[in-house]
Amino acid sequence: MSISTSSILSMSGITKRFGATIALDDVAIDVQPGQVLALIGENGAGKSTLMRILSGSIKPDSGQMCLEQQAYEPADPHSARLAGVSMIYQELTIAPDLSLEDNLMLGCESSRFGLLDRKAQRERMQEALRLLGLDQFPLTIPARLLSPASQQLVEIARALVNQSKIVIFDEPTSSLTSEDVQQLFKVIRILKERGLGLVYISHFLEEIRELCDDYVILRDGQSVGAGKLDEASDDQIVHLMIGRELDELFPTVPHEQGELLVDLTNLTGSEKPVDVSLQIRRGEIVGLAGLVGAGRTELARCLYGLDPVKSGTVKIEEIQPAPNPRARIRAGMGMVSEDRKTEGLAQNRSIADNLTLSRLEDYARFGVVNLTSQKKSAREWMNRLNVKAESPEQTIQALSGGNQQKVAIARVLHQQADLLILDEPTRGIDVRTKSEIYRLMGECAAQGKAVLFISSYLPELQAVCDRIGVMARGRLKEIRPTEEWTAAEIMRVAISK
Ligand SMILES: Nc1ncnc2c1ncn2[C@@H]1O[C@H](COP(=O)(O)OP(=O)(O)OP(=O)(O)O)[C@@H](O)[C@H]1O
Repeated sequence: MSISTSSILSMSGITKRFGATIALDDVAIDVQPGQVLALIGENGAGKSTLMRILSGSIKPDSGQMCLEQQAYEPADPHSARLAGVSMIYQELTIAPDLSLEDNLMLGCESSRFGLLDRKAQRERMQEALRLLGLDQFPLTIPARLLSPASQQLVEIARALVNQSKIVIFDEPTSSLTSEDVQQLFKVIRILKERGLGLVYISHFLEEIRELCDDYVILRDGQSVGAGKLDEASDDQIVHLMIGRELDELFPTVPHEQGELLVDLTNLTGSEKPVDVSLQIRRGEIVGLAGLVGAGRTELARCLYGLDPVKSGTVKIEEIQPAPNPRARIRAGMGMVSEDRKTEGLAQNRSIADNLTLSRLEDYARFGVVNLTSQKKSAREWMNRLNVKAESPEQTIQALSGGNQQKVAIARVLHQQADLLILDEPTRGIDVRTKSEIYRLMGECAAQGKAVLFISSYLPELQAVCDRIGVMARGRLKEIRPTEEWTAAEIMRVAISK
């Protein structure tokens, strides 16, 4: 690859192995000032590994990096930041109890400001905050009082205070409302105008088209395509990503409604949900739309027995199971939680264990687990959901984010629950597997199971659900058959008082 002399960043010949896995094989990227480069690829393609190398978290086995034509070999993330490379992660890294000012200073070397007095330092912070529309907050405010979207902007402001040259965004919109996404895009355009080089990772092609100039596509650790976004169609990009055509993004599986399965009556949690009544039939996919904080996750948690219920009842097949996950699983519920890191998967156990834990008795005789059949079944599910891993014995923590999410979904499918509660199941998941998950949801409904599908991505709710309910301020405001909603009406109800 020829390296332009005007590049801010060039990475070439980057190779990285983890044991038998070749995560990156001779990859090159080049970023110009004022350019937003999209890094595209399926789960496990190597995007995060490349960015972890760039941001100093891990070292490549071979390859070169140059920042403004100087050799760049960061020893750790701190030295990467000092050299001018900042990374904005999916999960925020803000310190909640520190002030806005202290958070802005995190990661900056104090000596860098040694010659500046506190006043000049504050001026630089104020300028960054003004630029990003955060100047209404006092510098002393504890970060936890800011909304998640503002906290993310503080991370970006930190990159500005630190005079970064390269800012990497790794799926930055995954927990933002559509309004906050627009604000973030505005900020990204400001950084672009200031001549920074930006790398943007996302599984949403719409976002990539709105923001990015050029793309690089990784597949199985290799760079399989690069160019200008204006000159590539969605089909071409998807084809390069998955190595073949995608049959259909939203496959439909015919299904019919059956008996009443779940009956929630006036369900009220400690704060949210508030007075929610909802019936779900077998063979039905019910979607829940709403803004972040509307109470959808809390409703799912009360339903699954994770959070205490203040009043109201939950019945499944006319029985009221005890309010704990064990009893709810026994009664036929399964859940994929939004937060797979803290409560979803056992990070240091194998894929096979995680997948089969809730139905281990299927593999046990006289109390002994038959490991061969456990692994065989795990392997089948891994193939079905296209989980990229060396073997079923690999631990969860060695998987890419999207592949971890796939294991969480495979587990609940393997559990054969009657009611699947899926909270943002496709977040961070590539297009091919998204399509497979929609198909599996349809198949579950066709088998007489029911699905409660929480999502902030309206197109998938509208394509997959039989009915959509909209929550706002903890309440289920309205529920209708999907064809009776438009996206604009859903949004109108979602922001209603
Ligand atoms: N610490 C590790 N140990 C073992 N394998 C790893 C480790 N980190 C990453 N890998 C493997 O390297 C490959 C690339 O993973 P990477 O996280 O870069 O993918 P990605 O493109 O960012 O995926 P996603 O879209 O799911 O975030 C995967 O096969 C992953 O399992």
